[in-house]
Amino acid sequence: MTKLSVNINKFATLRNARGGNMPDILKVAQDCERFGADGITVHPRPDERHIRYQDVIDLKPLVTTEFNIEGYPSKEFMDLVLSVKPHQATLVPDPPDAITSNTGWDTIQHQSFLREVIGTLKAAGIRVSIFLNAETDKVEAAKTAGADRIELYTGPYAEEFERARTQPQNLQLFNAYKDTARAATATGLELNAGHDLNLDNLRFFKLHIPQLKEVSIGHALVCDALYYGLENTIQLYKRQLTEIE
Ligand SMILES: CC(=O)[C@@H](O)[C@H](O)COP(=O)(O)O
Ligand SMILES: NCC(=O)COP(=O)(O)O
Repeated sequence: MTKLSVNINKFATLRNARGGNMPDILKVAQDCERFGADGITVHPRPDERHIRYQDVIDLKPLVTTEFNIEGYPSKEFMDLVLSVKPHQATLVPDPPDAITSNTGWDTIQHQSFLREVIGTLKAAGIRVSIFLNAETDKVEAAKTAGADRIELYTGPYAEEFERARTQPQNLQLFNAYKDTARAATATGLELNAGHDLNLDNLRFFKLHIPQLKEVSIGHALVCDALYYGLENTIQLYKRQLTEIE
């Protein structure tokens, strides 16, 4: 089974626009779970423009499914994650001013840094996933750095899927995703995926990479919820994953 972890960042963007507590992020997370989400993902950024550090602390006792915290492993991020102890931390190489995540780790260049932060998180009993481009040559170094999983950065896949909409089977780039997924599995790494996944491109991805453990989806899912409602939307996404299992 591939889990659907709902990234609730964009609900916090809406809340922050007015400075009050609408929508209530804690209720949103609980409702996502009630509507079928298998996990809750948050990606606090240094400027706290959406999820705030305090939200992460407040969410911890309420999340009953899998709690996944994503972000760059700065000292502040590490302190937060180590105090909250989520089920999973996903490390992303975002600079502080990034608009959104736009690349995976160079696991070879940052090997010693990754080894240190992953070791610290794993010693605290937290599963560690690291954000990776579809590059087979980065997989072995992800494993030697100590990661349990990789999260395939699906932004380029989503772009190519959009371009090749009429003939998705011709997706050239997709071979790199399949190869990277295969290499990860052969190395003993489990597989997550995320970024710009949506109701159009999710099914094809899952169909060809069936060993996916989890997808984390936020931006498109929140946009779809404006039209279809949150409960329907979560069910629509889950159907993309389960109908082909
Ligand atoms: C790692 C990843 O792809 C997501 O966490 C994504 O970056 C969401 O972050 P934003 O909501 O800030 O775009
Ligand atoms: N890890 C990816 C994630 O949490 C959500 O990314 P997006 O769906 O907001 O692009």
